[in-house]
Amino acid sequence: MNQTVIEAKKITKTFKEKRIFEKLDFAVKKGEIVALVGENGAGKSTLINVLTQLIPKDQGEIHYFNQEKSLLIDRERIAVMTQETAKLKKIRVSEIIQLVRSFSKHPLPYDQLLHYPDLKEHEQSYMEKLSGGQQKRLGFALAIASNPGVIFLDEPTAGMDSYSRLKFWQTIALLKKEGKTFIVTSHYLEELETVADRIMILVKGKFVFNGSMDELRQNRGVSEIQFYFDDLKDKTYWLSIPGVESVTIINQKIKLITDDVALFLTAMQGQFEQLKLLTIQPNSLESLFDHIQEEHQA
Ligand SMILES: Nc1ncnc2c1ncn2[C@@H]1O[C@H](COP(=O)(O)OP(=O)(O)OP(=O)(O)O)[C@@H](O)[C@H]1O
Repeated sequence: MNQTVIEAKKITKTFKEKRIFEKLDFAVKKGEIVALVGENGAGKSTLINVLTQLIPKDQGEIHYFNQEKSLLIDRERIAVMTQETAKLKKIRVSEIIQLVRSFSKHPLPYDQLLHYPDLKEHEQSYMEKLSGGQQKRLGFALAIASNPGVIFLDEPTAGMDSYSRLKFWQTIALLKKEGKTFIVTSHYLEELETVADRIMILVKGKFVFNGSMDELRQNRGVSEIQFYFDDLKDKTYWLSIPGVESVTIINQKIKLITDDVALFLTAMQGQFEQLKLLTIQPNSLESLFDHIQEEHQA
């Protein structure tokens, strides 16, 4: 678990005049699942493309597997599942999997590649006839065909139904146990929260957070309290309660992030009859992310 598989030092990328990210430093260790989180256009895909050398960086260094120099990456050891999968005509699922396997020296067994993404029943289907979610699953099979150690997944579950997404993440957890490393982007933050060892949040070209979900909670508020309140009060009122870090109000529904639930309950004494549908739960990545985004809008 301690071997560094990727180390990025001060990497910068610009498209024409537009700076996408600047001087990013981070390392990824073997067996980690690292979630790359950011709003639309934050630069997640660009970062994956730079890390996998699909596009050049402007500045900085990227080292793979502790190699001293930045070399061309070994595509058998480092694979990427991009957002789009090419839809080839008149080629069956079985044929494309065999074809992609044939490019590798030590590919994963054919049956495993059908089994992991649950494609057995589509084995003889033409690629062009697959649904969007099935295409994604095939894209995953093709990405891991060479049996790579490091796998980049760019929104792998977009368009999949919820049961397919569940099975997908179960497969990722299984492959992690075998020592594979994943760097993954997704807008389904509740999924990343469950599966990721570490979360890196990209805002305006910089990482504003790089750590575990527990560290993020400690850093930004441990609990999320949601309720309706009869006597609608403004944000300033809720923020004045000790421990409250942020407030979101949508219609009559109030959501607070706090690092001390007891202080909130104390502040509510004498007003309990006004509190409706109260829920208290560990803070979610989604609400922490919204909070961080709001902070950086100003
Ligand atoms: N080839 C390109 N030429 C010019 N600008 C580009 C190019 N590719 C991406 N961009 C711009 O770079 C920015 C980051 O895009 P990127 O696709 O990396 O974001 P993202 O975080 O992956 O977004 P999303 O969550 O919507 O997929 C965007 O403003 C985009 O328009």
